Amino acid sequence: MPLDDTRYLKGAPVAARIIAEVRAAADKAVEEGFPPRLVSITVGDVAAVDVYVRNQRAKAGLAGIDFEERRFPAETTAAELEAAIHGMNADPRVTGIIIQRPVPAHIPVKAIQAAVHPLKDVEGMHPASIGNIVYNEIELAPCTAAASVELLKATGLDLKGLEVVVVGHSEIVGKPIAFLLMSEGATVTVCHHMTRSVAAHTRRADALFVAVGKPRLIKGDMVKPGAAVIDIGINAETAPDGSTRIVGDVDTDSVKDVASWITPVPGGVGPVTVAILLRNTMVALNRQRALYQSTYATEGKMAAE
Ligand SMILES: NC(=O)C1=CN([C@@H]2O[C@H](COP(=O)(O)OP(=O)(O)OC[C@H]3O[C@@H](n4cnc5c(N)ncnc54)[C@H](OP(=O)(O)O)[C@@H]3O)[C@@H](O)[C@H]2O)C=CC1
Ligand SMILES: Nc1nc(=O)c2c([nH]1)NC[C@@H]1CN(c3ccc(C(=O)N[C@@H](CCC(=O)O)C(=O)O)cc3)C=[N+]21
Repeated sequence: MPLDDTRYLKGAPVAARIIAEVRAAADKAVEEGFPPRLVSITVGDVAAVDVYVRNQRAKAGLAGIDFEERRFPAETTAAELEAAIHGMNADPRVTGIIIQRPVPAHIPVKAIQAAVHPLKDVEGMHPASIGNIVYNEIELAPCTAAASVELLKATGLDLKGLEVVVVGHSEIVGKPIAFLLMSEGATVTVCHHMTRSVAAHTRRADALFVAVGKPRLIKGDMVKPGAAVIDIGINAETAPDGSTRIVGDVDTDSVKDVASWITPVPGGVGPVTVAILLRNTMVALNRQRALYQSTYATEGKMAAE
């Protein structure tokens, strides 16, 4: 189908709406003396991360959020990285910290993620943040998962009681998507590499989320007619002529004739992921301000003590 077909559920308008909301909130926070600042940590040289960081910088600029990139050499030790993160935790000028994945194999990414103070965890990957979404507190969730759910909401479908299937159950994407959808009242089935028949599940789905990392895994005959398909995959594919392009986990050519909505790759989940990161930065800022308020703005009480 041509790219202007309304069945394409594009990320740009959803991202633009979120960024405009962030801009208004950020401008107000600056006026009130609390400028939001996002720090990106990259370890080593990873081409896959570059696109993401470039987009973060550009969109942070549009949203009125300061963006600082900290690049560490590939040989940095986990202890050095933790020390740097502790410094940022203690620095009141830093609102949020994002650790770009992947990091070199000698760095335990879970421990590094947990070193970020929960109030500065704009990625929603700290165990405390993951715990919040299990408790139905979904204001700040892992960016890609939250972006995928925003795109489903953009279809106008009612999530309550909706039959949803999620293929892939990683901590960063599949699992948080399932928790967010459960919070919204959907009936959720999660498939993974041990699922006996992925197709038997996907064919029942009114909404299908795919986050596996396998190009064209989901074909048209695996999709229920009229379904909404959210393709989270980002895979680099090399053509016989040597050129590379980005494809998702869904075989768009065959699925487009069956589904009522499908997110393109690129141009679908990716741009919304960046917008959610910026929205999370404002949520983090507001939480930090509330803590500051309750700690210092208790004049009467302090005087009485
Ligand atoms: N747009 C964005 O912002 C982002 C996009 N991505 C993209 O999303 C995709 C997934 O990323 P991520 O979740 O980090 O990947 P992981 O490799 O961490 O997880 C892949 C998941 O897919 C499951 N799986 C593997 N093979 C199959 C199969 N044949 N059938 C069903 N399930 C299978 C795995 O199950 P098991 O563990 O049981 O093996 C695992 O749960 C990638 O293409 C990645 O590039 C990722 C992050 C952000
Ligand atoms: N801690 C961490 N969290 C992540 O969520 C994470 C990460 N590390 N490392 C890398 C992957 C990849 N990822 C992308 C997000 C958006 C685009 C994006 O904006 N893509 C656009 C632009 C494409 C382009 O400009 O070529 C699109 O899909 O249309 C890309 C890639 C997040 N990831």
